[in-house]
Parts: sequence; C-alpha cells; structure tokens
Amino acid sequence: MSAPTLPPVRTQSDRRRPGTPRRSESSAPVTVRGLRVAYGEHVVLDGVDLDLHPGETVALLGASGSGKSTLMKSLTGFAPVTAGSVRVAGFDVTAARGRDLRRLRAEVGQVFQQFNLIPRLSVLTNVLTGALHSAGPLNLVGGFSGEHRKLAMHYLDRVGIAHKATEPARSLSGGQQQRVAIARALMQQPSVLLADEPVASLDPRLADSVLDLVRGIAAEYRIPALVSLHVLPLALRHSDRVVGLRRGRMLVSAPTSELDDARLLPLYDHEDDGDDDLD
Ligand SMILES: Nc1ncnc2c1ncn2[C@@H]1O[C@H](COP(=O)(O)OP(=O)(O)OP(=O)(O)O)[C@@H](O)[C@H]1O
Repeated sequence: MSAPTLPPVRTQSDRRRPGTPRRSESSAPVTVRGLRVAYGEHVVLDGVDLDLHPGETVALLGASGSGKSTLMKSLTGFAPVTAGSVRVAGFDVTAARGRDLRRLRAEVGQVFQQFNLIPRLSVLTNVLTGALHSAGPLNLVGGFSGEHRKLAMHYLDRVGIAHKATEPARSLSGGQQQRVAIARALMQQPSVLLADEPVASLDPRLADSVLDLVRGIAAEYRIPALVSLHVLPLALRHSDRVVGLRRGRMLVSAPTSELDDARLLPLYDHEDDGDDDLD
C-alpha cells in the first residue's frame, strides 16, 4: 500500500493535547515496571517489566494461566494492579480515571480470538465502529463523515478486504473477519496494537497470513504490536522479540533471532501444577 493521503480524522496533536497532568515523557509507547497484579490473595503477575517500541512486533508466550491476558488488561486499566507502574501512550494507566482512561483506551487498538464483529452489520460499518471513540455522538448507520468512510476504506484496502465492504460481517470466513477486526482497530489510529490469541480460531495457513499482516502493519504505521500466541513456531516466525511469562513472572525477554524451541519450552513446564499462586 502506498503512503496514504488521508484525512486527518484523528491526529497525533489531538492525542497529545497539552494540559492533562498524567502524561509521561517516556518515548516508548508502552513502559511497564515492576508490575504486580492480584485478584484478591491470588497474585497473577509479579515483577513484570516490559517496553514496547514503535514498529516492533512482540510475541507474548506462556502456558495457560501464566498471565498473558492479564498483562494485556493491565495496559488498558482493566486489571487490579497492586504495585509497579504502567505507562501507555504517555498515560499513567494506574492513575488514569474517567476521561483520561477513555482517552488512554482510545490509544490502544485491540484484536481478539473471536473477532468480536457485529455479524449483521456490513464490513464497512464494523470498521467504522473503531472510530466511535473519536467521532462523537452519532448513529452507526448514517452518522459517520465522508472522511471517516474514506479512512475506513483505506484500512480495509490495507488488510486486503475492501471488496467485501458492503457485505454483512457474518458472511466472511474467519480469516477475513480477523482482517476486518484489524482494520477496525486501525480506525482508532492507535498508538499500540494488542492482539490476544488472534489466530487461535484460524487454520495454520490463515494464521500465518494474519500474523504477517499484523507485523507488516506495526512496521508500516510505526506502532508496537503485542501478540499473545500458543504456537511456538508462529511466534518464532512472526515476531521481532519474544516475552515469555511463567506463573506470572517474566522468564524470557529476548530478540526472536536468539531464540528457538529449546529456549522457550521451559515456559510450559507444568511441574508446579496445582500450586500456581505466586504467594
Ligand atoms: N477476573 C479474574 N478474577 C480472578 N482471577 C482471575 C481473573 N482473571 C484472570 N484470573 C486468573 O489469573 C491467572 C492468569 O490468567 P490469564 O487469563 O491472564 O492467563 P493467560 O496466560 O492469558 O491464559 P490463557 O492462555 O489460558 O488465556 C489465572 O490463574 C486466572 O485464573
């Protein structure tokens, strides 16, 4: 896709409006330090440090229950953080409330395993819903501006699915639906992309093409992508860096080029099953 000549529907200066006290000066879009998250007595993340840099794709690995989804929720203020700091797009996530929290969440594009599209609405309208954070009060069918529609078509083109724009989302295959979900996330013009098991419902060929797309988008738009995965070869093929959690602690943080299956398998060591509380 050539460089877009697109309407500035939501600009960097909109996001960087001065006067909100809880913005940080950090250059990395995501900076996590000493993160601890606990559900009651159950500590599920402890001592987690993470930096995400513009343009990189980071694979997030770990056994079921190791804390991958919780780490992602921590980046949007949906996890009970009990210690440490989380900064995303300049916002202090643990301190953000009300309007700041909404603005922070608008900075984070998210993609999920189940796509979460509205089945009866057209592909284009589904993508437009990504702009609801910035478009102000409107209705889903007729309320978006021509500029928003142009931008949505641009992103649909970028994910290779513009020819399906008028079809209902439910008529698309899983791989196509995930592409629509990616376009919807881009509609937010996010500072960070989070993808929680984005290919778990897709066959291996589609999984490769969707992860290829995510990595290409991160690089092209200079935003970091954090992608949780359960399949090691996919992580090794489609990331610049790997972060691995084991029972809530970071066991691996390294460039993908330095890793192989043998380095990653300890993440899935289940010898402690039945005693997975960090306390
Ligand atoms: N809302 C919650 N209340 C209580 N405990 C929770 C809650 N959400 C997650 N947990 C617990 O936190 C731990 C980490 O869960 P999390 O979903 O982050 O793991 P995960 O690595 O994403 O797992 P999976 O790969 O299966 O999705 C688990 O023990 C889980 O039971």
